[in-house]
Amino acid sequence: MRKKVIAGNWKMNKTIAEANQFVDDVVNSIPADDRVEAIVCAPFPFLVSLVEKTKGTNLKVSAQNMHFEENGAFTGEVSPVMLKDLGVTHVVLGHSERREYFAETDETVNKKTHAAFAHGLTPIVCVGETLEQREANETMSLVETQVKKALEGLSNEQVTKTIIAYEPVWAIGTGKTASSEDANEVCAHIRKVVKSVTDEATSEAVVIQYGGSVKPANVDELLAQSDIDGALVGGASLEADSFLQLVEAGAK
Ligand SMILES: O=C[C@H](O)COP(=O)(O)O
Repeated sequence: MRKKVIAGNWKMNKTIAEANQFVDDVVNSIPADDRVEAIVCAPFPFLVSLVEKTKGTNLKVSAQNMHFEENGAFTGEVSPVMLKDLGVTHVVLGHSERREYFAETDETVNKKTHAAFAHGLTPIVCVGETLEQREANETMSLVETQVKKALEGLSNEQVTKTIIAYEPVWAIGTGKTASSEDANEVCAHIRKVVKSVTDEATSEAVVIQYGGSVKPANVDELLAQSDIDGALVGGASLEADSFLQLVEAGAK
């Protein structure tokens, strides 16, 4: 049985005091349970502090982006070497907000995915369609292209360790959630795509999250689906209580 991975993506929110307080509030309540993994995806300025605070606990710390190069003249960017050096374990790649506002492409997502593995970071690779693409019946072909390109050139072992987050863009921060059946259908399709580029064992092992207006009220139904192995959560991950409820749902 695949573990459930609950990742709270704070996006560009909180101050350092609020970030520290959040971790203080949740860290001792994250269960040591093989069925669930809990991650906070925090802005860069908080990472040092959060890694320090979560040492020896069951809460992991993720970045929300990185460059694919190890170092160089890339003003304003953060490298995988820097993240690894800090003790960060995960990195979100290809979030739709980065694709839309910061020119992230399938090609850069692929380069970043390789860079993550080269430096011992676990990538959380985001894919998903816009409303226009869904209405044009392009969801399946779009996520297929995004997944295939993101995973291009990875070994099966690396694909097994990759976390894929299916996030329909129209459901992000809008309060609109894909129905659990629709979300599951796309996640099952993603698993088939993974199988087509790897093998059965890899596709059965890979963790596929759903993201888009996940909250305590709908998480149980989503996680009960056959191919949804966790959630990438924005708004509902900002409050400690709500985040803990989501993690608890993952351990059911
Ligand atoms: O990374 C998280 C997703 O973009 C979902 O955000 P949301 O839960 O606020 O809809």
